[in-house]
Formats: sequence, C-alpha cells, structure tokens
Amino acid sequence: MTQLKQQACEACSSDAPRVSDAEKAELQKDVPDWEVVTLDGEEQLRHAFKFRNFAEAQTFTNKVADLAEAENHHPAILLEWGKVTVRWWTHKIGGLHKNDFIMAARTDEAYKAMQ
Ligand SMILES: C[C@H](O)[C@H](O)[C@H]1CNC2=NC(N)=NC(=O)C2=N1
Repeated sequence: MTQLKQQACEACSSDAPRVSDAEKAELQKDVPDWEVVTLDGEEQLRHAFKFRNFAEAQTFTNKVADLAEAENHHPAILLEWGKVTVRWWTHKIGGLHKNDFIMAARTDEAYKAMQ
C-alpha cells in the first residue's frame, strides 16, 4: 500500500463524500500526531509544530504553502514565534476528505526534513 505522503490529492468536487468514521480511524494511524477538531461545525485535522525561533517557523510555513499550492489544496496556517499551527480540511465539503490526511502526512514530512 502506497504511504499517504506519497499519494497525490485527487480532484475533489463539492459532492465528494467526507471520510467515514472507519476511514478516519484508519487514516489517522498514518498521522498520529494530528488531532481531529470541529470548528464552525466542520471537522479538521490540527497539529502545532515547534521551532527554535520565528525564522525557522516562517521557513516551514512557506514550505507548507508551496505544498498546498502545488496540490491546489490549502490549509489554515497560524505562524507564531517558535510555533506553526496547521489545520487541514476540505472547504467545499465542509469536512475531512482523504486529501486532508495526505496533506497532513506531507506536512509531517516537510517538518521532519527540517530537523
Ligand atoms: C477553486 C479552487 O480550486 C478551490 O477553491 C480549491 C482551492 N483549495 C482548497 N483547499 C481546501 N482545503 N479545500 C478546498 O475545498 C479547496 N478548494
């Protein structure tokens, strides 16, 4: 089975199904550091990444932004001194799609590459 981080996002339409609870449980195994939160009624994946300073946090933020643009799938990113909080969800379906788990795995990979 191809690892999540190696998979590309699929084109997602507004009638795409959200992941089921069973799919969510399975996919979460590949991104164990991410929590599922519900904000404004929409399920999202969220994780806070720690850094030694603002400049490193900024570099990571830009790497995640580049990943997002390349896949046309975009997160919410909060950039703070020493910390970047990333949230992935699919706006057009108002919840979680497999794409969000793929991008969370890719985000983890970008972080690991900076350590
Ligand atoms: C028009 C554009 O392709 C769409 O709005 C894309 C852009 N990036 C996106 N990102 C996310 N996270 N969810 C979306 O539904 C989404 N849709």
